[in-house]
Amino acid sequence: MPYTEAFIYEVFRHASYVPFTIPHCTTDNITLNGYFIPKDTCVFINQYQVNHDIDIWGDAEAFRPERSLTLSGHLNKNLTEKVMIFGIGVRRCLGDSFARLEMFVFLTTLLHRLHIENVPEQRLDLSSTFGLTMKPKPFRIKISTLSYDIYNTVKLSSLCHVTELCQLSYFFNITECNRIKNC
Ligand code: HEM
Repeated sequence: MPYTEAFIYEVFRHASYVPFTIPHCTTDNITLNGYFIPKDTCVFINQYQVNHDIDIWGDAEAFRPERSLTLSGHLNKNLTEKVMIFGIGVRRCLGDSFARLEMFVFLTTLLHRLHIENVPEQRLDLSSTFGLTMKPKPFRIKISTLSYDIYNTVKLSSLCHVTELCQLSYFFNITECNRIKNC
């Protein structure tokens, strides 16, 4: 579970798929960190830069979820709170918690049921196509369903979690969840 959370944080950070916040406008003259910003100036945050600041992340270009785990395997919240993808301040994203929950449920539901792998001889490229949102370059993957035996093992080892997923999966209309509705 901490690794899954660390993985999602690393996706937020590395992909920075919302590279800039929505443009806002200053309502007064203000001085910020020694910089004077006049009233009526358009301002927004370069989230991509925050998430790739080598002073914070070191090897910022590497996709390494482990960076957000402590030696004992817990989430290093002092570090993950520095990942910026939902903006900051009073105009921060209203759907922050909902989006995080949705991503967690979506990802774990897929991983519970599917085996996902690279296709032979394809070199994966983590660089993005720039735009209002950052998009992945085209790629192919091979997806197969987990065998029923493996699936049962997963189910037994995480009953509580599966139950939560089951309830939430109805919300997201994942009909495959019918098979686990008695959990
Ligand atoms: C991973 C998914 C999402 C990301 C990365 C994201 C990111 C952002 C960002 C960067 C902003 C601009 C913040 C700023 O200007 O400082 C924003 C604003 C906003 N987001 Fe999201 N968002 C996501 C999902 C959602 C969802 C699911 C909802 C609604 C259920 C939502 C509702 C809003 C609203 C209403 C605003 C405007 C807030 C305001 O101007 O006061 N977002 N979002």
